[in-house]
Amino acid sequence: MTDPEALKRDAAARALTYVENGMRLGLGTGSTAKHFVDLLAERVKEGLKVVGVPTSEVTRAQAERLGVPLTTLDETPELDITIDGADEIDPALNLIKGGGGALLREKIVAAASGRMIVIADASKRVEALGRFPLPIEVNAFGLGATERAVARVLEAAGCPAPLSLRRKADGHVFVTDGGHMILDAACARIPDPPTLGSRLHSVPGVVEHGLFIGLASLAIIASPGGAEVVGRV
Ligand SMILES: O=C[C@H](O)[C@H](O)[C@H](O)COP(=O)(O)O
Repeated sequence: MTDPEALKRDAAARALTYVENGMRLGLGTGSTAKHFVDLLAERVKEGLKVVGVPTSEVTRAQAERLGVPLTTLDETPELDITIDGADEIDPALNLIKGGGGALLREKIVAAASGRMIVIADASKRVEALGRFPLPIEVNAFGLGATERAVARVLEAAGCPAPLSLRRKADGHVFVTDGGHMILDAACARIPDPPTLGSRLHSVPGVVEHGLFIGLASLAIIASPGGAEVVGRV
């Protein structure tokens, strides 16, 4: 059996072939994106000139430690490519993201990029989104009321789901880089992701959700047979 980390690294290495000198890059978050930043740093040491916007404090620390030049979306509001992982990828390249809690910055950075390339191992590919619990980032104020409103939206969108407030391994509530909380919605199957996505945005208190609709244009999916490049259908 192929080591999952080796597959993630394969996908990351393939994504690096899309990076050219002078590019402005969005740097994703998670175990797969971490491989990309490691490999990018090796190329930077060899002389590649790029600048990156990290999508989390974890990625910022990694990139800084490895000497990848960084900028912000205030200094550099338009990026060429974002390379990021995903928790689920459907055939239209719609995604669930946010398993690591970085969904808000990830979505802002992806939306500011000319293209988003998703890197993953084949376990992330699904026919329909929803088996992975959908992360919904919420403001701490009014949490109880927001949770009830989110539950109503999920039901109306055909995917009633238990909601759980995300906690860390030590039992403390997980707080995002933006200071918010995350409700994970165990939907099982989301019949219409774009509709659910817009309805969730209509709930006051919802800061962002992990449905990435129409943002990814390419997915690089690694399996033991090699890395497959899939364009948006
Ligand atoms: O918040 C985290 C991100 O959306 C990650 O990109 C996603 O959870 C995938 O992470 P991994 O590559 O570790 O499976």
